[in-house]
Amino acid sequence: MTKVAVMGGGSWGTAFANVLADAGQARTVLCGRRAEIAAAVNERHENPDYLPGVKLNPELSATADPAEALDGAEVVVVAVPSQTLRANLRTWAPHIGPGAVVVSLMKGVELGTSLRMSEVIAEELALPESQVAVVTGPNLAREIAERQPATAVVACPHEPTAVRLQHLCKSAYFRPYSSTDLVGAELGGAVKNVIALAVGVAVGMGFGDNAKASLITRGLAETVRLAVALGADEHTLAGLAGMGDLVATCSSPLSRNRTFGERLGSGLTLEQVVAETKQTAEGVKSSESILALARKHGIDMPITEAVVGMMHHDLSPAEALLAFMSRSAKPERYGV
Ligand SMILES: NC(=O)C1=CN([C@@H]2O[C@H](COP(=O)(O)OP(=O)(O)OC[C@H]3O[C@@H](n4cnc5c(N)ncnc54)[C@H](OP(=O)(O)O)[C@@H]3O)[C@@H](O)[C@H]2O)C=CC1
Ligand SMILES: O=C(CO)COP(=O)(O)O
Repeated sequence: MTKVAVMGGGSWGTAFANVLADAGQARTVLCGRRAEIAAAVNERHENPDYLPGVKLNPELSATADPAEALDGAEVVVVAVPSQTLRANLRTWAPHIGPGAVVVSLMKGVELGTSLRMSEVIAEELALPESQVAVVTGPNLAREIAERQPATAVVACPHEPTAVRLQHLCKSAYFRPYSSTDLVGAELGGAVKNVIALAVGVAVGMGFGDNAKASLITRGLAETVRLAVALGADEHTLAGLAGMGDLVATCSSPLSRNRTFGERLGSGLTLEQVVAETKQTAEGVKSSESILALARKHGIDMPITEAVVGMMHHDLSPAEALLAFMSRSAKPERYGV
């Protein structure tokens, strides 16, 4: 049986490891940083810190030792905060087998380099494109851990790899579609976190569904502009990795990014919101690397720009709203 190591024992690493265990096509080992989480998964089939009350598949085992998790793993799934990926890969690299396929569950862009997670993986581990893939889509971890139905996209430029991974994670409640558009799949996932921050701010300011729908739709338009400029197929962004994830994240009180924005919009200071946020809200940091990428390619991303202003340059939600609403009148365009 294929061995899969899932590196990162937070909400999504745990929930996705449980999907793999429920799918029953692989022997799955979850690797968290803390021994007490691994012990709780092994002994009580629970991750009390991230998914309290959820019963995990008893076949799912866990360890806090990366060497043990990675030993013999043919597939390595990674779910750590994006900005920590490179440092983690450097410590894990000696234990990752040369033929292993490495799969990113992460939805961020690296600060400083503006590289997507699959690019960081390929660079650090010197892997060919057939061995690097992503799983993305409307996948709020808590719902999937509760075995509520969901769909996803498994993307790899080498289609047989995408299809192989698709079969490993397909279960009664999790339906993955395959794709060869890695760029579109990854950028859809990363940019939607930035748009969810903006939607959260609007909700926190007391605005209703018109404002939300406007941000989601114009957010998708700027995502498409960036993704297409970087080589994505614009249809990918109309699918689960783009519109699907954007709608789920921007609508859900479970989203950490939306919640972060909502707290800021309701009048808390950035410092207060950061102090209250225990889990990873990727859009806060990735907004900067996404804007850098957009500027490098001459792409206009006004919502992302407003989010960067609020997250990093003391722009108030009221000022961000004014800047957005007073932009010059334009014809509506979706994409390029
Ligand atoms: N949660 C969700 O619904 C979804 C999340 N994602 C993406 O998955 C990725 C992981 O997010 P998620 O699981 O939600 O995050 P969480 O905040 O729930 O968990 C983060 C995990 O990473 C660990 N961690 C934190 N810092 C480091 C570090 N420096 N080195 C190694 N491990 C570290 C934490 O360990 P410890 O507990 O010891 O701090 C914890 O296990 C993100 O990119 C996110 O965008 C994608 C789809 C859905
Ligand atoms: O990516 C997600 C859903 O697909 C989770 O969103 P948050 O990281 O905002 O919680």
